[in-house]
Amino acid sequence: RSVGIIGAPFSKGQVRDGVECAPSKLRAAGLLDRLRQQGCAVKDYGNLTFENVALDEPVNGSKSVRTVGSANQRLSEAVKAVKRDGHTAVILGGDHSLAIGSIHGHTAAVGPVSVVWVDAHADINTPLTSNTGNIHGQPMSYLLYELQSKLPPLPNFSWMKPCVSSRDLVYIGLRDVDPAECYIMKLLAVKVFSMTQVDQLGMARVMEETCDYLWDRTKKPIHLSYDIDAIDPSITPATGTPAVGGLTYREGVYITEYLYQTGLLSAVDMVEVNPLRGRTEDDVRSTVSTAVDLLLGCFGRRREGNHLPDYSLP
Ligand SMILES: N[C@@H](CCCCC(O)O)C(=O)O
Ligand SMILES: [Mn+2]
Ligand SMILES: [Mn+2]
Repeated sequence: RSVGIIGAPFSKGQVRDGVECAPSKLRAAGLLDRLRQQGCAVKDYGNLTFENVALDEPVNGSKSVRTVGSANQRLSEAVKAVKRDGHTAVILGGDHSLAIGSIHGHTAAVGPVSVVWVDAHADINTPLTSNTGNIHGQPMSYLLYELQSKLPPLPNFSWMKPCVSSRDLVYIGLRDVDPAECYIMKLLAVKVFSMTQVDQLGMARVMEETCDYLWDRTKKPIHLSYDIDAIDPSITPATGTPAVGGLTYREGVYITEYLYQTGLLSAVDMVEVNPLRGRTEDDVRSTVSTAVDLLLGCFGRRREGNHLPDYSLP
């Protein structure tokens, strides 16, 4: 397994400082060394630098549109390059507005993908339905073919084209969904495993049904967009929009183990870790180490243990 890491220290899809510090925190927690120790070839593409567009006044209520648009254009190019180099892309956020560039760049390189969106939130508001104007609550509306007629023209987004069909999207972990988002997901018949279905079915069934649904026609590369706030805030409190009643650590890791063994994982976003939102150092440590473990699960870490292929007893 070869992994290309992109740091995306970006926070302007929402209003809380700190989420831009996550890439360095995840690196400092040993992410790359541990990926290598479990047999991955890892290429670190470093952190992207983003331009802060001056006088970036709200457009149709959406905040920092020009800055978010410019950042995602850069991220799209970077992800496309990592995929063209033949790696599984890992995008370390940064807030979830980065999924716009990440998924756009991924599809530009490999064609249509299946999207597994693990999140407490649906992030499918349009600029006109959003109550906050924060674009991290809107990325899916920019990406879906079916919602293009609902998007007003947005400055610095003319590079962007829709690239995901609602039939190729599955949500896992939803529990804090706005009315407009609920309406949109029903209108588009999006496949949703909210926390109710996680409770009813158990995560093993959720993952089986997710893959059966996504593979109903062709098997596409999988883009896993993992918002750390999908996990219960008792485990991962250092995040911008925590919501009670989330995934256990075990459920969260199971998702990554399951998707790893499909062999189709092609890009992974790990977003919304915000070290400044932890009340204690332990809050931050628990959040960061869980994010690292989730990523390790995406690349073959097994809870029954791992050993390198060439291991032999002394
Ligand atoms: N639905 C809320 C909360 C969004 C949370 C974003 C996170 O999931 O990336 C909004 O639109 O502001
Ligand atoms: Mn999100
Ligand atoms: Mn979320």
